[in-house]
Amino acid sequence: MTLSTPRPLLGCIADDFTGATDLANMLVRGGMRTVQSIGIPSAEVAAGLDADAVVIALKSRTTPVGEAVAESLAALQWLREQGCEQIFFKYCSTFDSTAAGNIGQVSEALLKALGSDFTLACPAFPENGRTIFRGHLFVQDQLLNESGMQHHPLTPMTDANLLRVLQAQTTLPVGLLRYDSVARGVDAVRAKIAELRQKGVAMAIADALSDADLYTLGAACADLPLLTGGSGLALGLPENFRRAGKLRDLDAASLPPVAGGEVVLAGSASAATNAQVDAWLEAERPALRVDPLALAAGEPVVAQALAFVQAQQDSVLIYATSTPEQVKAVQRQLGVERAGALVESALGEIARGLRDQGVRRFVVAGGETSGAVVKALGVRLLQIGAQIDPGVPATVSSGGEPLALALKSGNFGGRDFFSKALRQLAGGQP
Ligand SMILES: Nc1ncnc2c1ncn2[C@@H]1O[C@H](COP(=O)(O)OP(=O)(O)OP(=O)(O)O)[C@@H](O)[C@H]1O
Ligand SMILES: O=C(O)[C@@H](O)C(=O)CO
Repeated sequence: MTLSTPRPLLGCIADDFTGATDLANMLVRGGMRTVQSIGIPSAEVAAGLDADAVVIALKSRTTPVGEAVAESLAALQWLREQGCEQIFFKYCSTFDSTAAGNIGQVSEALLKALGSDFTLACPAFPENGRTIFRGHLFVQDQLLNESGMQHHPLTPMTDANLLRVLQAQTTLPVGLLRYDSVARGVDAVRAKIAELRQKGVAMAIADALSDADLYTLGAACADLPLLTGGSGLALGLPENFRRAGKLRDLDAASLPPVAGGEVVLAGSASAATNAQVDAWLEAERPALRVDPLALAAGEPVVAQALAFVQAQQDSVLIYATSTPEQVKAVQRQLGVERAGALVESALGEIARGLRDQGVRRFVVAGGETSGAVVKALGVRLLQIGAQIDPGVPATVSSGGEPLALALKSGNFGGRDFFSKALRQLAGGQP
């Protein structure tokens, strides 16, 4: 069936940049043509939209609650004006939030604005090891609060009981959609939701151990105006629209080819990114380390990086990635914020300089880093393509000269991710 209207069906609000890309990847996998907008799209961008799903990437994970709520409500209004039938609020699969919020408050504000009395909260992402049982979040084999996330610099997660964490962030009653119901299928989930609603529960943490559970939840929630969670909860949503005859028959993942030079920029210091940098160095491919102390001393690090890339035959990795101990040592000297800002701004400037030198394909590691690079490149809208690794798709920018970008959350991607992503952005198979 071919439908002519490109009106978006699903409107999504993501609380960070690479989280938005992760969700968009899931929707494209399900056959929905998806674009990601950096902030609320301009009227010009809105006029040219051709998408089944729109993901608006905000930076509301760690901003003050009031700001996060206001930005999310503005995004909601824009999505409703485009005619979206269902809204998805995407947050991290490790439920990243500060002691103050913002997952609960934003969910509550969205529910009220939509005139709805119930939503699910489900950060499960089994493909990346995040599962929920009896309301407790596991990362691989560890409870959330023993997984390393208890040491996160901005959003330390010290409690794996999501009912407690969420209830501390909202005045609305929080309940549990237990695994017993999820395992019994769509009808059992619907019946349980009706029961929870009757008891006055407004947000239910949903247990989920596998993709099959997430498909069940997705199918059972086709009629809810708002869903909240990680990208996993979106697995089953495209099928709801397909079943209703609303999805167009097209290759949702097709992207235009992008010719030009290529580079990898890594500003994440996560364990996964450290392993990916090690793999690149072990393969003896050209790489240059950006030293935050050299940046602080005013050394011409950006110019050196641009000259280094120009002198190489092979593709280059520019990285600030260091071990947690090295990062802490730098942060002690410069302060956490200044160290991060120096590195982000340098990688952004390097990206812009490389674009002027003919680089058109960028692999970027780290959420904050991706935000800084995309901003420096002036990118406002991304068309989402095929998955490279779970949670990370290839993308191409819309408006202006097209750039191919792979934007990786710090913790995502296999050890060979950088080479794999470069191959896929160049039009090859991953
Ligand atoms: N060597 C370093 N010393 C100090 N700070 C660094 C260093 N390398 C990177 N940083 C900073 O650490 C932060 C890493 O955040 P970023 O969001 O990019 O990665 P991440 O936290 O691993 O990814 P995600 O948010 O997707 O999980 C950035 O602000 C970056 O500039
Ligand atoms: O859900 C996840 O884990 C990611 O999309 C993310 O949001 C990381 O910051």
